[in-house]
Amino acid sequence: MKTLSIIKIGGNVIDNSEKLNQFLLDFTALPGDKILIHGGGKIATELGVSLGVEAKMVEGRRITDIETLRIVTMVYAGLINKNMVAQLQAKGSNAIGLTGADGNIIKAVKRPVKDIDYGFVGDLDESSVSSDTLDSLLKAGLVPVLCAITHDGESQLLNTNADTIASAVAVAMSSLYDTSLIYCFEKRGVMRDIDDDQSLVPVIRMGEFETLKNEGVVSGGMIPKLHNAFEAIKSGVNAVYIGKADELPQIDQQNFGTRLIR
Ligand SMILES: Nc1ncnc2c1ncn2[C@@H]1O[C@H](COP(=O)(O)OP(=O)(O)O)[C@@H](O)[C@H]1O
Ligand SMILES: CC(=O)N[C@@H](CCC(=O)OP(=O)(O)O)C(=O)O
Repeated sequence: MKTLSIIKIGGNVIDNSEKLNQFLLDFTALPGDKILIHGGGKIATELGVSLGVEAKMVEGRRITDIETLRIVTMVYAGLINKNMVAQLQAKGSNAIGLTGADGNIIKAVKRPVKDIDYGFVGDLDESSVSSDTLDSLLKAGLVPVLCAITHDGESQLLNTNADTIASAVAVAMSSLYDTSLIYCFEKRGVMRDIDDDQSLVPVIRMGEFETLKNEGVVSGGMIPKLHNAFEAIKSGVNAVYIGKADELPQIDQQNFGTRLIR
């Protein structure tokens, strides 16, 4: 089986042009087939503020009313995705930037209203990702760059968390490729003490996740990130890592951030 790396880059790195440039150089240098998935939540929040639309987040998910959907579509599918593709092209990577609506790559279902109405937020299931279409792009020598915008197949765009997209894409591709999922963000990995750079937790087993949550070691955006990461492992993805974007070249020696195992 050929190898495939699915790399997700978080909003705090995208927001810093020097760090983003270095990350895209390192991404381009990685051997084998690759798919890049990006967020950009921080930039969407900032643009929203300047337009008078305050961000509302619940458990790491953005409440996406119609105004917010317009903003996130402009920011994720337009500004960030197209700039990233242009930068990758300049570095010799034949990138193609896509939403989930393009080629029907990711079809989502609008999250049902229960206690909270999340608005135009899309949830994914095991049939959401069109692995055959992604495979054709890879076989054509292209590097897919996917943003956090999906669709419902009935003309409605939806906002889907980029960590969730990365996990679902990795699961779907794992039947075709020997797939690794690598979450890159601004910290060295999962830290025992978020203020101590030397406190990296090198390995987390699935059963330890609850304990880390209960101890308060992981909080905020790290909880859904770990949940998505373990979902990928449960569903056949070979290797899952969470680490610092600057340290991506170390993935070659499997010496990168926190490794998650069953
Ligand atoms: N133990 C931990 N180790 C590292 N980060 C943590 C931890 N607990 C909480 N976090 C928070 O999780 C955040 C990462 O989640 P998120 O903002 O969703 O990531 P991304 O930038 O990839 O979108 C970090 O910026 C950090 O503030
Ligand atoms: C539904 C939902 O929450 N979508 C996310 C999508 C962007 C994202 O995931 O960005 P980061 O990876 O930079 O956090 C949001 O709008 O914030």
